[in-house]
Amino acid sequence: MAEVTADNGKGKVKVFDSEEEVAVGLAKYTADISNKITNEKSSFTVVLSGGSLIHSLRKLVEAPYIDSIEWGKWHVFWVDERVVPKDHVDSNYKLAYDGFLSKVPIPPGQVYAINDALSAEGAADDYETCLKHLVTNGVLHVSAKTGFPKFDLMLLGMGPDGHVASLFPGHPLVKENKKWVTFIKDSPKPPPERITFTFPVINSSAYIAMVVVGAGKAPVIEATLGKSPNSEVLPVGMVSPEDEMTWFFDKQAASKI
Ligand SMILES: O=C(O)[C@H](O)[C@@H](O)[C@H](O)[C@H](O)COP(=O)(O)O
Repeated sequence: MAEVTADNGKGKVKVFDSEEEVAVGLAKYTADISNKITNEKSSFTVVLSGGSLIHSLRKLVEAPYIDSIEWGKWHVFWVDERVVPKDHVDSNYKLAYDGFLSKVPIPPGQVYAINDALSAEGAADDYETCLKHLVTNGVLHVSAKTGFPKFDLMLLGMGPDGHVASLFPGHPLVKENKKWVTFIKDSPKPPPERITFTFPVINSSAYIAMVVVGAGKAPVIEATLGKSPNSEVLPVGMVSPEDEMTWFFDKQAASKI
């Protein structure tokens, strides 16, 4: 496997020959962090995005990880969710359930889906309240540095415009600095109504893996990590977790850096 790892000051950068190799590397990375955290604590809090990331998690449900990971300690969250019913084709919950969660023995009570009976605003408030309960009962910890929840691991993707979660370039939500979870009704990527974690929550997490594949995303990666980064900082360029950032690229996505 041709994997090149470098540190460019914005985190570890792993470049693989193909998306298939990215999936292999991502499974090993996720399993290693899971083992580290589950050896130390009774819960491992993992945040998923939607999009192509879920397909890239496919190796995690295979040997050896399916048997070696302590799935019973996993607690699963979404960095963003579309305000649609959970069985809707646009639902990030459905995407993750069909491609990942239905294949691993995580207790269903530890999978925190959006309340799909509520409005966007109501669902965002409800999700934030759920997170606060989990802080109270010790499943989720709070960052000593920021006071925002500190998730153990976020597995994220990036859109071709440089958005992460439902935080889009130039949108005022990018600057939200009080709420943990907020909502958007004019998302440029359909569907328009979504809820999303805010940057203070994203950046309070311990580990973040940013998984980016395909030539279509190379210009944004160049603008963010290249030798002369753009002066306009895109949302993806604002991602900066407390402990460790790791970028996973295939050759195409990394072709301009
Ligand atoms: O729209 C969503 O629901 C997302 O959670 C979003 O943030 C996603 O991760 C990126 O858009 C990348 O998606 P792709 O990898 O499919 O481009």
